[in-house]
Amino acid sequence: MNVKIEKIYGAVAAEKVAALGGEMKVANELLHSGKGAGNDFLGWVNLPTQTTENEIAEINAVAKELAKKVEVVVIIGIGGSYLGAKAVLDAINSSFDQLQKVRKNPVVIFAGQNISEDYIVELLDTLKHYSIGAVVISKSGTTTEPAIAFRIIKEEIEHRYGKDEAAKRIIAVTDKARGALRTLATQEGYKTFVIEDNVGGRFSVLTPVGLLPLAVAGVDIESFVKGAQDMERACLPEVGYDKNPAEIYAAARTALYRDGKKIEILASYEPKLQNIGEWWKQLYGESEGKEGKGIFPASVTLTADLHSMGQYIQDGERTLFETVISVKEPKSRYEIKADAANLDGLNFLAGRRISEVNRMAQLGTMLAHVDGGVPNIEIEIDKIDAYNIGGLLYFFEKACGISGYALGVNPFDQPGVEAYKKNMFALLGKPGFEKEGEELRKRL
Ligand SMILES: O=P(O)(O)OC[C@H]1O[C@](O)(CO)[C@@H](O)[C@@H]1O
Repeated sequence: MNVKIEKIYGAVAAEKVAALGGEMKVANELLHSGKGAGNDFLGWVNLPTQTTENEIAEINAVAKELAKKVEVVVIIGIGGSYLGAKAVLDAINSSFDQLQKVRKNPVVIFAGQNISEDYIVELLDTLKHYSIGAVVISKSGTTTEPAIAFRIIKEEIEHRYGKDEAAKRIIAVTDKARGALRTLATQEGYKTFVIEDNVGGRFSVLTPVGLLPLAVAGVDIESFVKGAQDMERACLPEVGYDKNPAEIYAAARTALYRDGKKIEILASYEPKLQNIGEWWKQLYGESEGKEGKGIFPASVTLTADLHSMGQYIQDGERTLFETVISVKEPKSRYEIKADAANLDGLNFLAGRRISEVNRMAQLGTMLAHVDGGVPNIEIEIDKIDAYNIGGLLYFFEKACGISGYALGVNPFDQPGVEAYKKNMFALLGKPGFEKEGEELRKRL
């Protein structure tokens, strides 16, 4: 991985960024010494190198067993219990995975990430035609969205296969002892995997939360973890600032934020990486957005969004900076052909690869945005595969911890998420919320 920050120097001087190196190092060291805020949630820091071959083998074995039985696996979860697996799956699989006629692995789909009645009914209607199983993922075991979806999918599976067989088609990933899902899993005899107490949801993609769904879908989780292990080593505090990708990225975005750039747009020219942006938004949004502070994380997929958001990025409020994930080499090769009529005038591209056009779009856009007052950070990965994506996700986690400490917040809590939950329960008349419900209804 290469983190290139030269294209921010027009907005913030190189010396100013470099001067933050020491501060980033201190923040990085705090993640390892465990002396910073939220230090009971640092289990993710050394997680990749602590993951054993046996753990990976067990996840693969359980995934294989389930895959043998079913055509479709519904992964139920929300936030950190959903976004990582979704992001990696979309990045690694064919963009048209669900249309493949010859399959080695079940189709993996997601539920519990919304409370849409239409979504659930359409899901149930569609599932009727397939042999199904489920993986339910909730660290707390009490989150409303996945709990509702699981109640429904569990009933469907039990109705179709009976309770005994259902217990072989459902796997739970949850807290080792607490929460309604743990109680239920024990009661029903589900195979379970544990999310350790010291790993928060948005930092859990390298635990069974991410690894199990990925293994079910046939992703090489060994390479995924290996990529994260190598990145863990590359981002250790012992690695000098100049060579430390997480510290460099954290310094660049911190310098820009302190200089008035309040919005970071994560961009990619590969549509397969769109959901990496969704995962990244939770990671940075929940970690940094508190106490009236924090960079607002947004994301775009280019060139598609150049035809929608491009105007704003080029000419709107100058509070933005852009971080581009660029990919050195595509997996495939396709050359544009000459056309005798050349009505579209594109024969000048004949014999050239689509990726070359994409590359020139990227380089041209970067310069246009920099000229328009949008500083640009580039995060370059070699290719989109399990190894490189594993490394990319760990890199973002590490840089997030460092940035959060540099911002002066606890990057590992999310107290603000409770406000909507309280109001929703009050409006739904949940026992214990009667008084709040009355007050809220008056305001509607
Ligand atoms: O895995 P759980 O406990 O269901 O939580 C899902 C998500 O909900 C949140 O706790 C926010 O409510 C996120 O931090 C978390 O990733």
